[in-house]
Amino acid sequence: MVEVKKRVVNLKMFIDGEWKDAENQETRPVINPANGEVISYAPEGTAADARSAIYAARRAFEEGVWSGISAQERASYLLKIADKIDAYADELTQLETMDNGKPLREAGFDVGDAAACFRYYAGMITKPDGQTYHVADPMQAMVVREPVGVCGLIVPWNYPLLMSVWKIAPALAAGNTIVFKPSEVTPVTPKKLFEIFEEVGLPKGVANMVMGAGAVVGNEIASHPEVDMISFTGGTKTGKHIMKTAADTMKKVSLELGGKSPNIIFADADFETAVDYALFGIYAGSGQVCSAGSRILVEESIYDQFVDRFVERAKQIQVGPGSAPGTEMGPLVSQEHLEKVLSYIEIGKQEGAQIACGGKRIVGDGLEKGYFVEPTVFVNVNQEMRIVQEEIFGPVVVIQKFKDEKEAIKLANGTIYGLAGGVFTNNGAKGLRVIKKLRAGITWVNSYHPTYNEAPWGGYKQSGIGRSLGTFGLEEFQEIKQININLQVEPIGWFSN
Ligand SMILES: NC(=O)c1ccc[n+]([C@@H]2O[C@H](COP(=O)([O-])OP(=O)(O)OC[C@H]3O[C@@H](n4cnc5c(N)ncnc54)[C@H](O)[C@@H]3O)[C@@H](O)[C@H]2O)c1
Ligand SMILES: C[N+](C)(C)CC=O
Repeated sequence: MVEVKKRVVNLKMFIDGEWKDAENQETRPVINPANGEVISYAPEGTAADARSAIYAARRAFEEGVWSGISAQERASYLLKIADKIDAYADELTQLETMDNGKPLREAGFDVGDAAACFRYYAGMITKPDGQTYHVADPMQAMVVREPVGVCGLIVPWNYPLLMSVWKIAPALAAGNTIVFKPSEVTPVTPKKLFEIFEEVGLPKGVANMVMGAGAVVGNEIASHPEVDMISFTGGTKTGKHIMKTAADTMKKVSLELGGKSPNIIFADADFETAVDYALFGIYAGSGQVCSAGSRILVEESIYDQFVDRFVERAKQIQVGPGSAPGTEMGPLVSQEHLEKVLSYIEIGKQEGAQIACGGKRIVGDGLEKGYFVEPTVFVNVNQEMRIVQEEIFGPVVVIQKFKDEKEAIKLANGTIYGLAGGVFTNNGAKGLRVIKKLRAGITWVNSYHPTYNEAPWGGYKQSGIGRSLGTFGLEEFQEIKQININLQVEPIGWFSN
C-alpha cells in the first residue's frame, strides 16, 4: 500500500473548474480523530462562495455542456471516474481513515463501493427510460425524463466519500450540474474526488464543491432561487430545517436522515449468527451509521443468554486508530461528537438504565488524544427513555426484552424514526411477517447492514423522504415531462368562428 503522508496539503474548493480559497481567506482545521492532530486546513467558505458555485452550475446547465451531450458520453466520463477511484484506491482509503477515523478495512469497502456506484449509474443512464401511452386518437402521449437542473448536494461526515458518491453519481448521470457541500468535519476525501473530476476533464461548472459551515454555505444552497433541488443526507433536525428553507423557492427535496433502528432476535434464530450480526449492526463504524441496529430486541426466553454472550463479545472488540493493523473499531469523528455520545451515556445512567459493559471514554494505550469510546451496552431500559428514543450515533446499544411477535413489532415501531430494521429467526414465514410490519425503508432477515447500489435506500417516518440508489435514486434527480403530440393537425372547432 502506498503510504499517505500524515498531513494533507491545505484544501481548496472547486468552483467553475478552478481551485479556490474562501473569498475572505478564512480556514478551519481538519482533525484526525485518532490523535487530535491537524491534518490540513480547509477553506471556510462563505455565502458569496456558495453563490459563485451556484452561478457556475447554472451557467453550465443552461449552456448544455453536460445535459446537452449524449447519455453515452456522460456515461464515459462516469466510467473514467470509476477507473480513477480504483487507481487511487489506496490513497483514498488512507485519506478516508485519516479524515473520519474508520478502520482501513471499512474505508476500503467504501472506496470499492464508490467506484461501483459510478459504474452502476454509467450503465443505467444509457438504457431506455421513456414511456408511451395509449390515449384517445389522434393524440400520442409520451413521457421523457429530464435533469432537474442545478442540484445542491449536502452530505454528513460518517461516510465522507460514499455518501458524496451516492448523490453525485446519479445527479451527474441524469445530466444535472451540482453544487456539493461536504461536511466541514471531513472535507479531505471529497476534495480528492473533485481532483479526479478535474483529471477526467468534466466541463467547467458541471461539478462545484464549496466547503464550510452548514448554517452558512448549506443554508445559501438550500435557499438560493437558482438551485432547483436539494438532496441532503444528515440529521433529522437539520433535514427539517432544510425542508423549510427550501420550501420558499419550492425546490425538489430529497432527505436521507437519522435512525434508531431495531434489530429483533427471536429465540429460534441461529444464536451465534444473531449475536455476531447484532455486534456488527451497532459497532461497525463505531455506531456512526445511519442504519445502526442501536436497539436490539430479544425474545425473553433467550434474553439473559443473549446479553451475556453479546457483552462477552463486545468486550473483545479491538478499539484503536483506524490505521493500526488489527483495529476493529475506530474513534468517534470529533471532540464535539465524543462529548455528545458521552452525554447520552450519562443520560442513560440518570434515566436508571444499567450499563452491562463499556460506558467510558478510552484514555489508555496511547488513545488519550483521540476520541475513543468503549463499546457500550445498556440493559434494564424502557421504551420511554431518551437512550431508547433518540439517535446517539455512537457505539452505544440498548438491549430490550419482548415476550411475543406483537410486542416486538410494537417496540420496534415505537420511535419517530423508520430507517432500517433486522429480524433474526429460522422461521421464514415469521421473518417476512415481522419485516412487513416494520415501518422502515431498509430491512434484513438474518443479516444486518449490507447495502447494494442496485437497491433503493431511504427511510419511512422522520428518517427521510425519497430514495438513494437503484432506479429510484436516479429518478430523484430527474423531472418527468409529459409530451402530447397531435397526429391530425386541423382546427378543433370548439368556438364558433
Ligand atoms: N439516512 C441516511 O442514509 C444517512 C446516511 C448517513 C448519515 N445520516 C445521518 O447523518 C447524521 C450525522 O451526520 P451529521 O452530524 O454530519 O449531520 P448534520 O445534519 O449535522 O450535517 C449534515 C450536513 O448538513 C450541513 N448542515 C448543517 N446545518 C445546515 C443548515 N442549516 N443548512 C444546510 N446544511 C446544513 C452540515 O454542514 C453537513 O454538511 C445522523 O443523523 C445520521 O443518521 C443519514
Ligand atoms: C448508508 N450507509 C449505511 C452507507 C451509511 C449510513 O450512515
